[in-house]
Amino acid sequence: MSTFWIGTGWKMNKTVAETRRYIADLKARLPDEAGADCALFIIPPFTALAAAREAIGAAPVLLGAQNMHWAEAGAYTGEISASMLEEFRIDLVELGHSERREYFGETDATINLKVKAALRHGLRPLVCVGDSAEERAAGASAAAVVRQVRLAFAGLTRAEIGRSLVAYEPVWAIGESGMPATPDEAGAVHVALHDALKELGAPSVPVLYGGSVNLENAAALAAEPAIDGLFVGRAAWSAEGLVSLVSRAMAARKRLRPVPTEAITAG
Ligand SMILES: O=C(CO)[C@H](O)COP(=O)(O)O
Repeated sequence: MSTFWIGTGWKMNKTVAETRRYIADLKARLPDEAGADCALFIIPPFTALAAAREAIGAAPVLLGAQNMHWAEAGAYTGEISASMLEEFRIDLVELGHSERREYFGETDATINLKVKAALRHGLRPLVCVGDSAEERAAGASAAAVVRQVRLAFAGLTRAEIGRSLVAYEPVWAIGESGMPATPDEAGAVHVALHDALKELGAPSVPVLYGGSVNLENAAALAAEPAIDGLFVGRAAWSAEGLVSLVSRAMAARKRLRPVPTEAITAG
C-alpha cells in the first residue's frame, strides 16, 4: 500500500502550552499505522515549533510550518526565512494556502519563489491550490488548479518537483462556511492534478485533499484512488479528532488494497 498522508494545519490557533498538550495526547493515542502506511503530520504556528519539535521527540509525527519568506535574510519585518525554519528540523512547509493568497496578497509568482527557496534548503513544500466558487460554477475547477500547480513549479527540475506535496483545497470547501467536495468531485480534480504532475515529470507527487474533512466524509474521500492524503483543519484540532480520522481513513484505504493472486487461486 502506498503511503497515505494525513495531517492538520492549525492556522492561527494554539499556544505553546496547548501544543504540548495536543502532542502528549497524540502520542498517547498514536495509531499503529503512523509512520508506516500513514505519514502523519501537524503544522502548528511558528511560535509553537520549538515546543512541538521537543514534544514530538522520536514519535512518527512529521512537523511542518505554515509559511516562509523566499529571501535568505533581509529587511522583511515580520517574516521568517527557510534557515530559521531549518533550526526546528521541520519536515515540510505549507505554501500558498488560499487564506494567504486572499488576506496576505500571495501570488503564484511569490509562491513559486517560496517553493524554490524551500527546496534549496531541503524543506519539502506542501503547495496548496484551490478553485474559487466562480471557477467551480464555470466548470473550470481542474483548469484553475492545474494552472496554479504549473506556476508554483515553474523553472524547477523533475527531481525538485518530485520532492514536493500538493494539497487540493477548494476555496469554497474550507472553513465554517465551506461545503466539503464530494469524493467524486474531488477525485476528478485529483486525476487532473496527477496528469499535470505527470506531464511535469513528477508522477509520484502525492496530492492531498483539504476542505471540511470530517469524521463523516473521511472514509469516502480516502477511498478515492486519486486522493493520496487528507489535509484537515477544524476536525483535527484535537488529537482525538486526528486519530479518529486516521483510523477511518486508513480502514477505507486498506479496503482499496488489491487482492493478491494467491488469495484468489487458493479459493
Ligand atoms: O488548511 C486547511 C487544512 O489544514 C484547510 O483550510 C481546511 O480547513 P477545514 O475546512 O477547517 O478542514
